[in-house]
Amino acid sequence: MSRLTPIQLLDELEAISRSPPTNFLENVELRAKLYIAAKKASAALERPTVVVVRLLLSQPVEDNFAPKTLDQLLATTGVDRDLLKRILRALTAFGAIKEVDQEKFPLRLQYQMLGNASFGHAVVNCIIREKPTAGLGFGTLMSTWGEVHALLQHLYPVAEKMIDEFDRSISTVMFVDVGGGHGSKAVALKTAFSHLPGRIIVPDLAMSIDQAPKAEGREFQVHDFFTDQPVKNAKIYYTRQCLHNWPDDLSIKILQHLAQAMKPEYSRILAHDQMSRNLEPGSRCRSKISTRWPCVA
Ligand SMILES: C[S@@+](CC[C@H](N)C(=O)[O-])C[C@H]1O[C@@H](n2cnc3c(N)ncnc32)[C@H](O)[C@@H]1O
Repeated sequence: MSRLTPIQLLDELEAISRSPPTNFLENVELRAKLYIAAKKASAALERPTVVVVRLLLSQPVEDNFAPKTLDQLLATTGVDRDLLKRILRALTAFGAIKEVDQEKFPLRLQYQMLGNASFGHAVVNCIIREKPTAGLGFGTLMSTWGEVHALLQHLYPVAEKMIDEFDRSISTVMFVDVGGGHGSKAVALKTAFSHLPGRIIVPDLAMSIDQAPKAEGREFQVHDFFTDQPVKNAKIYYTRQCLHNWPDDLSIKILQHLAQAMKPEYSRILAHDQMSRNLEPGSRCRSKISTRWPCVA
């Protein structure tokens, strides 16, 4: 154990991270040893909940936590063998999987919760419903995180399928962004297509809407997506990053409420989410555990 007190140790570490001493940086061996020690200390100190948040933001990729062989992972991911090997080595160093043993790659215990299909359900329930104060920054987090991922307009022919087909005599509503958080995706859509006709509605729980920054271009609606969707006959019902948070039976309920609000032959549901690799757009819903992102079906 260090002769420094924890406070002194903390001060030292903060000083190093602000400005690593030149003699550390120039001594290649010392630098590597310090780096590895810091990584090990970080892994030893990391709380399981922090592991959860870090991994949640980097997308779950596995559908159960039994050790997989390289060939099984190759079949699931379809990527180049050498590339996959390199990624697995990196994941080993990152601490997500144990030492490679005869080409088997078991997830570490702290990561195995990600193999549970109801994991996202539990996390979101915890954040949004049971610990509302813990969820205060969630909408902001989602808005910020979303910035690095493809938006609907990068994946869907908005001009042909939304603008050209919009019929104001059926409904004045173009776009319902179900569970849309702070509405940042709806605003981005309107910014990309300023001539997008019709109203944009963003239903979400009150807790999320109450914190949303005010901006032109969308109307908020306090609504629980497990209840009837009151906005009928809209052109598009869009759910982004919502369905994967719920087990299949609850996801189906969300979709059923949307289906009941739709105008046949006119409205569409666009589910923009993580999908199982063997689920093709347009096919029936199966597991929602991610092997690729994003996908619009
Ligand atoms: C992962 S976030 C996705 C937010 C947004 N669609 C996006 O992609 O940035 C899930 C959203 O679902 C909302 N949500 C959770 N339970 C809900 C419910 N029962 N009814 C409506 N919205 C809900 C949350 O408040 C949150 O905004």
